[in-house]
Amino acid sequence: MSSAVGAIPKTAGGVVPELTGRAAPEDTGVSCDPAGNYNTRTFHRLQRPLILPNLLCLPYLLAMAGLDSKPPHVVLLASPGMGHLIPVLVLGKRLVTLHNFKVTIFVVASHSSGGGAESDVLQAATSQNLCQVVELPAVDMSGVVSPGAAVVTQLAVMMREIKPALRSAISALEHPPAALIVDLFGSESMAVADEFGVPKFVYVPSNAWFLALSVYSPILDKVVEGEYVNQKEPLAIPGCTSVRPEDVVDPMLDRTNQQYVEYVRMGVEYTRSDGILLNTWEDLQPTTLAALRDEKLLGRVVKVPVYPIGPLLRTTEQPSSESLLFHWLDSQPRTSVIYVSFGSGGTLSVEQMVEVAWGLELSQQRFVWVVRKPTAKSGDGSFFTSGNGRDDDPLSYLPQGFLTRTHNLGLMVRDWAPQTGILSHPSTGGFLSHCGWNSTLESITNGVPMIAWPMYAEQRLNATLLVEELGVAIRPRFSPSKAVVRREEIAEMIRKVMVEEEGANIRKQVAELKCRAEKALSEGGSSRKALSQVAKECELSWERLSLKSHP
Ligand SMILES: O=c1ccn([C@@H]2O[C@H](COP(=O)(O)OP(=O)(O)O[C@H]3O[C@H](CO)[C@@H](O)[C@H](O)[C@H]3O)[C@@H](O)[C@H]2O)c(=O)[nH]1
Repeated sequence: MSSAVGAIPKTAGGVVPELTGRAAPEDTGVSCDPAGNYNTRTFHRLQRPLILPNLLCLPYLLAMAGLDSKPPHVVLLASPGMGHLIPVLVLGKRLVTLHNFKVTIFVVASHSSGGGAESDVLQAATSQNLCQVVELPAVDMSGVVSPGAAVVTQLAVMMREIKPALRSAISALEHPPAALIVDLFGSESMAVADEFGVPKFVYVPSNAWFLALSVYSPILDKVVEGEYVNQKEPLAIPGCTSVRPEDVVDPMLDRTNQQYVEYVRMGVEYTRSDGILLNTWEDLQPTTLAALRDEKLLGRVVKVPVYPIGPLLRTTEQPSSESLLFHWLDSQPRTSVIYVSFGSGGTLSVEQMVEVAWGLELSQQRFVWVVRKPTAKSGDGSFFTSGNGRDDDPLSYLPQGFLTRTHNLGLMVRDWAPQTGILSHPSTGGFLSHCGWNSTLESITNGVPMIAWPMYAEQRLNATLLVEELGVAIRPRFSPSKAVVRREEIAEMIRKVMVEEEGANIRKQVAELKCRAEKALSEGGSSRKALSQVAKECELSWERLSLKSHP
């Protein structure tokens, strides 16, 4: 081990220099021409909204001509945030590579998570030359939502305000869409698909239990009195595991908050789509998926097909040959490193950051830790806002002497790490994760057991699923979003998941799920079939459009 760490410059004190203090890459967007013509297979940023066309206008009718000789054109819409952007880009790529579709992805980017990571992800998607990626113009939110509004409110309002620009951009496309696929925050934009007379799908890049709670929330809203978190009994959802009051998703924490109203609205809208795509697979959540389809259970609410198409994940980043991080990982024993990261936006409180540092040190396990400047708790209870740290350098919040003492034990990466590369590395043997669904799937598909550290959004639900149903994770006694987890417990969990006999079942179970995930995605697998069914709907719609153009 020491020989490997010798490769890391001493001055870095276990901090990976090439990955620290990154600057956002320059804006790579290219504007469209005044006629709204896009240079296909290029990532564009629309500089201004296009003019809303009459759907019967000449260019639109001309665009309809000769459709039968072209592949179906599917339009996707991604809301801000890496957790939404990445799954939509991956879905678009899959529709191109497996079904030969033409795909246009409209992106509402935030450019806030992970420094320049969002731009990097967009640029990577563009350079693959598979989908046309178009960034919609930023919306002026100043008059419509207060800056302190909860995350879900901000996302919901932003996606509502973007609707006219989406409509204009679709109208200006060279070929009309065969179908519109929006992500979980874009459901209001499905009305645009109705205007174009094409089917609309919602892609919920999360799991079936989250969807069950979301579509059932309008019913819970009618039958449950008082706050959900104050209920004495778990919330019953037909055919599904009940949801403990403390596990409800963030927007359900306060029924007087606008984000609750938006969440319930979205739950209704999902059921008015022509189908719901999920980033899960049949035999990961068979009971919940059956309930969503059973007319005597949740199916009576959902009514539309549910397509588990996952796990859909982006391809692993290839490390550069100079990467010190990967050189270091290369020299560690198999499955000996725990990776610690809280997704694209999660941060710890100052106190919690100190406890995590001590926990890692006490565990005496090797680690890679993505460190961010700690934050104070935000208004809606999540750790998601930028705080008033005493210093911009996250490392300055670590316990005195930590970097020196752990110099031979682990690496710190500031703000953002090549996560898929780390999780797929043979030296990685555990993941302390915030349980964002993409991170969860990345862990499972690499056979890496987890310590569940839920923070916000639907992560408490995910953590319960991982620990109690899937058996691939352990979690602290008290939720990290409620109480500070102490160093002794952290060290104990790390040792358990990494090395101790007690964790053997978890390691075995995650290896089993990894195989099942691969099977679902393979030729003839359940997820491949589900995506083919969606593709079939798009093809039928394309045929209808072609018939209209040649009556
Ligand atoms: O240093 C980092 C941190 C994150 N990632 C990637 O960023 C994505 C993060 O996605 P996810 O794990 O889902 O977390 P969030 O960004 O927090 O995702 C939001 O969206 C998800 C999907 O709806 C929800 O499950 C989460 O709760 C919600 O917070 C993953 O692909 C990670 O590999 C990196 O590559 N490097």
